[in-house]
Amino acid sequence: MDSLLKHMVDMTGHRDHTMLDISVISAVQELAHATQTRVLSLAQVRGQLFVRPRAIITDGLPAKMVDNPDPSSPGEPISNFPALAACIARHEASADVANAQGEHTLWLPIWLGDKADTCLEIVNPTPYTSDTIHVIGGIVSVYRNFQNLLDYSERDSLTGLLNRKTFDDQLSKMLAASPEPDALTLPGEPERRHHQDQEKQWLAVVDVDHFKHVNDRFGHLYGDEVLILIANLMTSSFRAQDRVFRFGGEEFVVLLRSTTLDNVKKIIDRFRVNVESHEFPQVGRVTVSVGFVSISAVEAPVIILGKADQALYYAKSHGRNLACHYDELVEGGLLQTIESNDTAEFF
Ligand SMILES: Nc1nc2c(ncn2[C@@H]2O[C@H](COP(=O)(O)OP(=O)(O)OP(=O)(O)O)[C@@H](O)[C@H]2O)c(=O)[nH]1
Repeated sequence: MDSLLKHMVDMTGHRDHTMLDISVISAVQELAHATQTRVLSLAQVRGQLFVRPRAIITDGLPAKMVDNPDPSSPGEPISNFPALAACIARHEASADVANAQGEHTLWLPIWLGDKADTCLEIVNPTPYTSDTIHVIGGIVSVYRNFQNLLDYSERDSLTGLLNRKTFDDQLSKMLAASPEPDALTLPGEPERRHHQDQEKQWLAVVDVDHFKHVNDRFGHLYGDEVLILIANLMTSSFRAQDRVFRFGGEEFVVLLRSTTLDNVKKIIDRFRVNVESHEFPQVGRVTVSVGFVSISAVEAPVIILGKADQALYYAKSHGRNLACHYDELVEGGLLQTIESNDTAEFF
């Protein structure tokens, strides 16, 4: 019991998803006498569910986060885990399967309403006793409640997107996961020196066009609905491994993982066209303008955001419903480079 309490205190002391994951698998591993416990992410990509391990603890080794070898892959299709797939489809609390060697795997999706984007997987050489299941059930409830609380503090209440507060942390995570920056590239230097097919991380600032007009003409309730629908279009247009934020008002920011300039143009333009062709109830047609730039570890977030903002304002002043790439505008002599100076004022 002491051990259970110690784990509960540890889990509830965290204010970060990563530490919470590490803490829950450490607790489950010890209390269930498991040989391996994992936290799995369940991500919906183009209507298909994919499974990717997020954290793991194996007998005798400390718990750790799982590096993602291929950031462009959403993970393994759920069809590789038939018992888990059936459990999710039936909205059940758990699935337990024994293999030919008698080893048991227990899956516990973490349901939040009718969605589960996380699942615990516990592997044990012997069947689970009802006591063990009971203890694990309790831990899962605490874990789910804490996930919920963390989500609440990290998300924008209107759209459910990540909020501004979480941006710096997500940006540094993305930079830490990014390939070595090109040592020859100085801040402000145009990107033509890079290969066009080089994969980079990207930041895009998205702003709804003439949104004041939507509010003025249809009222704030319809304005809010437009923001929610645009947030949904963002979630469905960008990839599961990208991060979408509402920065406030009608401004959104997207962090896009490892992709080439050609691809980022296609991805952003697909989103722009998805908005343009969406029929917004009552309001009709709405468009967005986008400014985007590649992310580099040598530049401060304020500089990266400033560049994307400059490209966005170029789009705004050149007809709107456009996606503009900062470096292309600079190379074309259409924008001045931003000095790499944290205290610079841009506008
Ligand atoms: N409904 C709603 N409106 C908001 C919210 N936050 C900000 N706004 C409104 O968004 C509008 C932003 O207007 P502006 O910054 O003038 O920009 P715009 O009309 O979109 O024009 P451009 O950006 O130049 O295309 C203002 O009318 C704000 O009141 C919100 O949460 N809900």
